[in-house]
Amino acid sequence: MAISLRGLTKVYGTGATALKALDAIDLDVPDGSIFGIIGSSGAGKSTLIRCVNLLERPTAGTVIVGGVDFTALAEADLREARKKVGMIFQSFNLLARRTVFGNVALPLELAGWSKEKIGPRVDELLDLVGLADRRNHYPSQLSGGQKQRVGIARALANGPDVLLSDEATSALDPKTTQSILELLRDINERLGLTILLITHEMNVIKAVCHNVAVIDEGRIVEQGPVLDVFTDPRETATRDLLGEIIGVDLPDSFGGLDFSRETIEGGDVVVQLRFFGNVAAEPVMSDLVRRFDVDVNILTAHIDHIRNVPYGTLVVGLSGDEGQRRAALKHLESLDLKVEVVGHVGKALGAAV
Ligand SMILES: Nc1ncnc2c1ncn2[C@@H]1O[C@H](COP(=O)(O)OP(=O)(O)OP(=O)(O)O)[C@@H](O)[C@H]1O
Repeated sequence: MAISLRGLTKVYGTGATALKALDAIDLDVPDGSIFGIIGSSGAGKSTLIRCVNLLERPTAGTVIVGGVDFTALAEADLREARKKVGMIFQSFNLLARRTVFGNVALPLELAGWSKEKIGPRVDELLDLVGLADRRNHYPSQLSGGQKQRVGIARALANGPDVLLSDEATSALDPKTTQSILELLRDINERLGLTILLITHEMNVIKAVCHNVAVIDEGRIVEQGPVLDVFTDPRETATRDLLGEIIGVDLPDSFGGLDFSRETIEGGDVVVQLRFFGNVAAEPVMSDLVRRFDVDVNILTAHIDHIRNVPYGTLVVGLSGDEGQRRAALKHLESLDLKVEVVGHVGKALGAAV
């Protein structure tokens, strides 16, 4: 199910103390996608996701899920419509006095399922999340990752088309986070579920999301496919969130270099290369040396993955005859790489950085 938000606005409080947590948000989450919203603390992420299932009433704007305008529904219809939208939470929100089975069974009991039907359905869900052997345990006997698996099974009980994830992995260690993210990916692929998640961790977005939106002070400042936004961020808020992890910015050690826009006789041209997928940097570099008789000095190299697609950044200094440097650059630009000339330096680079 697709989700469309139009002009979504939320103001907390009134008068002098009023705080606009969301400011006219427009967002389209495609059916069957995993869509991540990332932002720093206080940016409005929780408010946004809670407005999607109307746990929080928006002050203005519409929330359309699977073609139905949730904001226009009467309370009884909204209760019914919400069955199509499951939710998982950072703090799991499990009932301590109920077993794993009892927690997953709860939404089915509330929906009026018979005991005979609840048993097999819960077992099917526990199988799906890999918890069949913990059926009769209580939450206090589970690890964080297992608790979140119970949360996911419970959220899926009514067969929703949309899953909302409110910082679902923020309380987990990195390894457990990865296993929960793999489960979300698996659910997305196997059940065709649309997943909207909020997080402040860009590793979460990188691991599972197709699309990302960056929220800052209640506004969406940038959005698009993760590969595009993370490898070519336009906004300061995005760059701040990404930092050095993705290798977008040049290392601090470059700050001391005196870059010139003009070529310098006998100097180096410093070039930043970004490559995706299977374009491997190494053969490109050796090819360059062989064909153009330039020296290639690798200054920084960084490889990362976005949904298993390798993405690399390489900063190199090319030295040699000016004509050869220019030919080498032209060759690089003809390849399936993003090439950006950082500048020209006159002194030997190896000694400078
Ligand atoms: N119930 C509330 N009443 C008043 N102000 C609120 C309420 N909930 C959130 N806010 C304010 O709205 C703004 C956005 O909060 P929100 O919790 O949505 O941000 P967030 O991005 O999820 O932050 P965090 O990552 O720290 O949880 C903040 O300034 C917050 O103080």
